[in-house]
Amino acid sequence: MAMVVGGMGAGDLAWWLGLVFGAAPLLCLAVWHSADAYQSVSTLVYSLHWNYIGQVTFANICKMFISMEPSPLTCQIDRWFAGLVAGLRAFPLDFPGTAFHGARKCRRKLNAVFRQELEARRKVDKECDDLMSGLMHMEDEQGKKLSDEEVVDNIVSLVVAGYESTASAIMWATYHLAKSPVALAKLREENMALSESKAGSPLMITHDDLPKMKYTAKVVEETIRMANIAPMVHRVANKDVEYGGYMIPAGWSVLVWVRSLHTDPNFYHDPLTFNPDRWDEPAKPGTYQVFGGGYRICVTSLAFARLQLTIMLHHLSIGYEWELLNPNAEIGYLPHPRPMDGAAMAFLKFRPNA
Ligand code: HEM
Repeated sequence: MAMVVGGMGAGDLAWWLGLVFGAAPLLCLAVWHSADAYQSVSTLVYSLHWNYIGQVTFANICKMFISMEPSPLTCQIDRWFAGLVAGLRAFPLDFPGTAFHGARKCRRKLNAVFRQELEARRKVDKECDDLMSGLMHMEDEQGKKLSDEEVVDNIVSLVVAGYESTASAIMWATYHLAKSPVALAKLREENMALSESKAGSPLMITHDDLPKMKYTAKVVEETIRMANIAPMVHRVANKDVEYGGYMIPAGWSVLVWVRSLHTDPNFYHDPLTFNPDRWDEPAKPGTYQVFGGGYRICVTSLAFARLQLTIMLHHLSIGYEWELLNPNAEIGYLPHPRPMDGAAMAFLKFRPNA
């Protein structure tokens, strides 16, 4: 693992949450590079794409966060997370049969299963190279540790925030590339050249390779811009604010609709066209808010999400062809943008060791 992440520094990450996300890319590289992760990718033939990408992403998250291998229990945990997410934006009616009630039930089950794992580890003094152990051991400047409840709460929150967003980004990248053969050819050319230049371990990309992956970085950025995985962010006005001739009174909730920024022709030429080369120029200040902004900006905005997408694109582009089975499938926009057919695709592996 040290070889894979050589050259990375976590010193710029300030406090305990920073510590976790300093470690996350390292765990991420190790997990996405594991043999069985690619075994999983290689079986992506005539499958329902969204479901499968979701499964692979969830399996990796289970390993990174709680060192759990895929099992009937992780499948059950996945279903509880699905129940929790389904109730997140539901009307808060708490009686049997409602999404909100179901979400609360799932949340209690998730709390119980993670709590059990935490207590089991403590009993035998078990050390793991994962998020749960990191959270159990980290201390703030006063030497104070997180309570068990806080450890579990952080794990649940991070899975909710990181699971569907990552799966969705990977799905949109493959979706747009399937519709943009020129971009896919450039991506493949860059990654093939990189892979061939690495005698001995053609599967591994390292941190030192990232600066060479210039076109891949543009594909990642363009995917995240087009995908608008989080189309809006939530804020509360903490004082009266006048904006655009309107008064927003203190205490009001505000939805900042960031998708409209990313699809505004004043800021992005031909904004609905997937064009990685637009990133030859940086976005105008304030017009690119895919990870939110200010104090509540996405904790992984600088590395984790982009890194996962980069690794996935590397392996897919050097080893697979794919096509959309329903290129004109309708797109649904709530709660997150997604083709209504789950982005069904046919994958064909053309390189045995990719
Ligand atoms: C392409 C992938 C992702 C996108 C587009 C994305 C986007 C966002 C956005 C827009 C916010 C709200 C920020 C704001 O209110 O200003 C957010 C918050 C957050 N994200 Fe992400 N995210 C992604 C991946 C992840 C991953 C992989 C994780 C964790 C493993 C994660 C963890 C979080 C957390 C914990 C917050 C809450 C931060 C806070 O409220 O202080 N995100 N994300």
